Amino acid sequence: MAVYTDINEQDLTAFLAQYDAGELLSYKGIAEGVENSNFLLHTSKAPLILTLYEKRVEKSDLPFFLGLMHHLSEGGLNCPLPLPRKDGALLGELSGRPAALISFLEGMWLRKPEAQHCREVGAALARMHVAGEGFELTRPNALSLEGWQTLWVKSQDRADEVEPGLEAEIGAELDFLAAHWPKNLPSGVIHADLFPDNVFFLGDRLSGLIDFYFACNDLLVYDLSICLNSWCFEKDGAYNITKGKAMIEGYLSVRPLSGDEIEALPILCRGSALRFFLTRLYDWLMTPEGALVVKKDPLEYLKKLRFHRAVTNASEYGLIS
Ligand SMILES: Nc1ncnc2c1ncn2[C@@H]1O[C@H](COP(=O)(O)OP(=O)(O)OP(=O)(O)O)[C@@H](O)[C@H]1O
Ligand SMILES: N[C@@H](CCO)C(=O)O
Repeated sequence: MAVYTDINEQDLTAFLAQYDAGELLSYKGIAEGVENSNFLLHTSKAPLILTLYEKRVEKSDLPFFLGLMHHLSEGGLNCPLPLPRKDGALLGELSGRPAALISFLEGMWLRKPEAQHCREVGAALARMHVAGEGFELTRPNALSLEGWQTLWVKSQDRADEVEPGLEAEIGAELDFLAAHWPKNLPSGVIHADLFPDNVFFLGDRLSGLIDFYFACNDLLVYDLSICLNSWCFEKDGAYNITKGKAMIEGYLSVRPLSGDEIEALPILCRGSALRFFLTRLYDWLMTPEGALVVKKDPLEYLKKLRFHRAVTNASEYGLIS
């Protein structure tokens, strides 16, 4: 579920009156997602998404996220557009939470993406990277080397509960990544969480990208490594090189990758696998029993991390040199 904060009709009506959004016809909570509370509203004008930002989202980051959606949308990317209030602000407050109204995007996410979908995602990711150019706000990636270390300090004592030997293995991985992480690659605004549940399709055509709440400035090709991790492995843990090749080709059809970016792919894939392993491990250990959130399996990303550790050349991801 992802309705942490409940709303009542009276407050919602008062909230909507601050917008030129029409009369409220209906609203309901959306079960999917884990970070924020989302509601689908129907008004006399249009369907809308109402998002209440929960405690893991820093309020000071919201102008970056909302401004970015606006910037990308102006740049021709299909993504939700935040609605301005009558006073021009993109952010309001509801039930004690920062809240925004955003446009509803048609489509649904794919439970079983195929190579052709991966190709479209690669191209859309590169389009986002290009469209992000010129966005004036910046936000450092809170979930890169330093952030991983912080998360790890909070979980490491209990890591062996999840799998014996994990404490030593992850400690060594963090040291390796800190010593070898690339520095001088092209950077810009990245999505940083472009998993299948954040990409909508209508039939086989990609209809839009959602959930920009991890977006930040970082190495562009790191974003591609996140997509290779989240789209190109099968349920049994095997890397699907056909999907990887399609995704990389899709990306290259819009934005070229330099030799240095390509060479860095294996280490970036290690880093992004570790990033999702660590956030999942933290949630796995810290979420109280009985909480109404489906915890995601950290071991899925541990397996991916181990796969990348054995990769010696980016061609193993499907790149043709
Ligand atoms: N603009 C939109 N148009 C249509 N549906 C949307 C939109 N934004 C969100 N949704 C719906 O709400 C769900 C949750 O949204 P989102 O992924 O942004 O939430 P989250 O709590 O930030 O999740 P996550 O766990 O992915 O970080 C989506 O799966 C989708 O069904
Ligand atoms: N996409 C993340 C969760 C939300 O950011 C994961 O699957 O671990």
